[in-house]
Amino acid sequence: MLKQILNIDNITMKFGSLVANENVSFTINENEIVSLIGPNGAGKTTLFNCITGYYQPFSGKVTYKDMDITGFTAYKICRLGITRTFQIVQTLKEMTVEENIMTGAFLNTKSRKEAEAITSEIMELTDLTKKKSILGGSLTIVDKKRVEIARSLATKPQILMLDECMAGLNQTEIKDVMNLCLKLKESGLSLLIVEHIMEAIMPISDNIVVLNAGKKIAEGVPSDIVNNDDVIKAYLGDKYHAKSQKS
Ligand SMILES: Nc1ncnc2c1ncn2[C@@H]1O[C@H](COP(=O)(O)OP(=O)(O)OP(=O)(O)O)[C@@H](O)[C@H]1O
Repeated sequence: MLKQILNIDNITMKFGSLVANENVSFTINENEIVSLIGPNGAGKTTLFNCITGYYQPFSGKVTYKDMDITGFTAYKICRLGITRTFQIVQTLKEMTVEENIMTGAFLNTKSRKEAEAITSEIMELTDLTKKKSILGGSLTIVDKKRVEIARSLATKPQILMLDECMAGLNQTEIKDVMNLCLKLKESGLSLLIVEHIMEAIMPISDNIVVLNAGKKIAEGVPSDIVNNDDVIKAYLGDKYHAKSQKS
């Protein structure tokens, strides 16, 4: 049976007179991959910021495991088990890959030994073990993204939120991230993913929420979303729709 882990209830966020999110509601269940899609400026990152405590929403409620976490600080939300990555990756340049990831592990332990053990497990999972001694500042953009995901995972989240982590990656690298997402889901995590690469999102998502101009215009399983006229008109266009019909 599906068990709800995060509930977004009527979130509205305004910047002056601009309404970036308008009464957006949806639910994420345990062990589920939910994707948030929509055109540029639809309000996806703003919603991420409202959920993770970077913004205090104008109105609405965020409930995590039956706890109202609306307006909690970002570090408190992270400590409770919701971690995110950012569109613009920020690696600690003077630290090695291992040390970068370890900063995440120290959220839940003061013991260096324990943090090292968590880090080593996460480096294996994210294929970074061979690069553990490289400095953050010397990494390629792809590896910086990988480190950012790994650092988030080292905090041992229950919900991982990925903000456009596949942008700029080649086909093989995208496939790697897709497989990682599925592996994380298998291990019990829930994921909320913002992404523009539909070929990556559609095969791995259990549920898709579509935003346009701040409002939710559709929600459903991928096969319904690709055939939804409003979504085709606002975002997908006929090109992706035609492709999905063929396969
Ligand atoms: N801090 C801010 N101050 C003022 N306006 C903002 C701020 N952050 C976002 N906005 C505006 O809110 C709207 C939603 O932006 P947001 O970044 O959430 O969209 P998005 O769906 O994530 O877009 P993209 O796909 O390009 O990342 C846009 O019109 C944007 O200009």
